Amino acid sequence: MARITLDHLAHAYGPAPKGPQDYALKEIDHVWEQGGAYALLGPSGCGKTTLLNIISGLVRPSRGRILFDDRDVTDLPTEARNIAQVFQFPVVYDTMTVRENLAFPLKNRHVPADRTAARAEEIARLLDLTRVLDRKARNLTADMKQKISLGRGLVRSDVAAILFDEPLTVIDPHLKWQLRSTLKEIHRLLDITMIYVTHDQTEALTFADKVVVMHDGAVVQTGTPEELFERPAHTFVGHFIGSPGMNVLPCRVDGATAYLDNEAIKLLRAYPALRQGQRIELGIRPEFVQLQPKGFGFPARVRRIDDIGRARIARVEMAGRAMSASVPDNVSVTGDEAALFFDTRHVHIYADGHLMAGEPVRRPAS
Ligand SMILES: Nc1ncnc2c1ncn2[C@@H]1O[C@H](COP(=O)(O)OP(=O)(O)OP(=O)(O)O)[C@@H](O)[C@H]1O
Repeated sequence: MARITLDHLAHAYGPAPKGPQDYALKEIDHVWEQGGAYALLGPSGCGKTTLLNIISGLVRPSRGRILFDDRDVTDLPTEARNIAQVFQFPVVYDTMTVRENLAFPLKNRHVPADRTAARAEEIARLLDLTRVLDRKARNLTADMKQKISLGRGLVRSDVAAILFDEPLTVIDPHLKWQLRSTLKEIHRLLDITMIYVTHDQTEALTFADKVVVMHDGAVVQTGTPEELFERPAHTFVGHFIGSPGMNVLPCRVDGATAYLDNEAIKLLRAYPALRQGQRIELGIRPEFVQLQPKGFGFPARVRRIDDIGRARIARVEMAGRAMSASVPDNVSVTGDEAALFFDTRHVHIYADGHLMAGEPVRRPAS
């Protein structure tokens, strides 16, 4: 078990990188705390696998160091790092029984037979594999085989960390939800650092206590699921997390007022640090923009209303900008003319994609 530190880490696959665009991984400083349940979340090609391979030792970073506790492991091969890995596709021995498969990583390390047997049975119980323990792996479904792979990853209690690379890809959709909660439960019981790579926000948010969001080779935010929802540090996080994602609207900001075209939105903070030439945007999640009948807020035109089960979401246009808003249960809108109410406590201002802190505004008491 270990705390894993990425110290000024960067990686380019090509031999002579000239600028940031040549790096698959731009400089990262990050600490994975011992015992944490982390998700590494981002779209295809953002650098997740590269980072995972650097942690496991399959790729040597072109810059920086990686430490397990205080030990520099940058030049150590995978075998010397004491890491367990679970991949997208099952890695099992078909000719062995499930019990033998689960016991294999321990037997290989000469763990005494009675402890090996007890641990294999414990892991089988956690993953609901007990009834197939004495069946050959070859006769089992892809779901079952992937559960065995998960079990083989989880069986050693002395690993520095377990790395999961999109481990539920082959799992049947209705089983995915169940396995995600099982993994979370197992994390609680085993107290091992787990890093779970995925491009699926639902998987990331249900598994992890902390989510590391990557975009274009860089970590753009590390936070709890609530933090990513409440205060996206980058417009990419706002877009990528949430369904639908955050509205990101080009705007102009003057003091503590944002202007969407001619509509003025009073903000709770002022932004004196914004500079000429920056791309200024207002971010607000659809959950915090309410559709109202015409006359009760900023004028808007309704394009469509979708019922997505837990809520109704309106696609609207306001001041020439397309956006999403939620439709409260008690509101019914006829025709396409309506209004929008912005909950200003949840409005964020971004400059060139990055969240701006702003300064509290002291308004005269009225
Ligand atoms: N062996 C390699 N040689 C050269 N470029 C590579 C290599 N592996 C990855 N890349 C490039 O590095 C970037 C990051 O890729 P990486 O596989 O780490 O992303 P990812 O987020 O894991 O994507 P995916 O979810 O599709 O696996 C991509 O532009 C990719 O083309």
